[in-house]
Amino acid sequence: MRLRTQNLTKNFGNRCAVDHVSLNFERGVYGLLGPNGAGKTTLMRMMVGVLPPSSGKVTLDGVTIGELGAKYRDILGYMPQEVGYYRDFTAKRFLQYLGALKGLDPKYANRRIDELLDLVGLADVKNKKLGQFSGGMIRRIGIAQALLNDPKILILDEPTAGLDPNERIRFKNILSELSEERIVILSTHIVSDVQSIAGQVILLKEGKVVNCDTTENLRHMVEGKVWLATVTHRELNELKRQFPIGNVLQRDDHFEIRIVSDSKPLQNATAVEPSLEDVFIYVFGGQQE
Ligand SMILES: Nc1ncnc2c1ncn2[C@@H]1O[C@H](COP(=O)(O)OP(=O)(O)OP(=O)(O)O)[C@@H](O)[C@H]1O
Repeated sequence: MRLRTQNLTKNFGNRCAVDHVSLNFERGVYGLLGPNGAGKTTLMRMMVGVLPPSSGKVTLDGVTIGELGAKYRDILGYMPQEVGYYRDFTAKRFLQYLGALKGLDPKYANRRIDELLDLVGLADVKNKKLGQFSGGMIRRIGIAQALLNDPKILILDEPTAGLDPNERIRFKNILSELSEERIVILSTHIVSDVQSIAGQVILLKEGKVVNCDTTENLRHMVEGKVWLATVTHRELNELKRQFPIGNVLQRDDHFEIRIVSDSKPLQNATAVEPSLEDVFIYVFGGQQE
């Protein structure tokens, strides 16, 4: 199974949100990483077929998703950034409703819903109304609904937004279990979300793909460019104007900082092993969340 985007482009008026994006997806987890406004949601919406491209195409094994129509939707699971839900529905009823909309056989759907509620840790609250759920629980319902039809292609837009640390770990484990036989694509602007789960990371900046590779290979991009230094408050302010700065740790009257720079930024700076976060800072600049 090979999902491809070929020169996929979306313009909103004279703004180009996605700019000639060509990517290949085969089995595994892909992290779509970029700051707010990079074009992640727009790219995903075109890939699931809810937003028509301005130009370019999305194909599955050589056939456009438009031509595939229902055949594509049958093997697709999608979690949008905002999960629309009905406050008065219970978790189970909501999933039954979506299962019916997807045309699933009710017997199969009920069995699947119980499995999924278990998988996302909501089995105990399946008869509670969604209006009483926390943001993280709603995200988990969003993940469950995307999995209802046991999709071969799973596209998740910011799935970890609003999850607490325990929920994040649970979510990462769910994805690792799921990814063996599927294409899983998830977007995020948080490096740590993709670091441990995505086999491949796509860096998206201003609608363009900057790079797509394993985290290991991406780290080579900044080899010899990451520095640790101890500075005063005044030096820190000066450096911030010149370089993208990563972690800043305050130690009594000085600061330990991480700088990404092509050349040695300070006399006392020492080169250190790069992380994916350094790549993010190098490519996108500034500090991330
Ligand atoms: N319907 C629309 N009409 C006009 N401009 C849009 C529309 N949707 C997105 N854009 C613009 O396209 C660009 C990319 O937006 P998009 O939502 O795809 O980015 P993103 O990477 O998903 O960011 P975020 O994480 O904030 O959702 C932004 O400048 C956005 O303002």
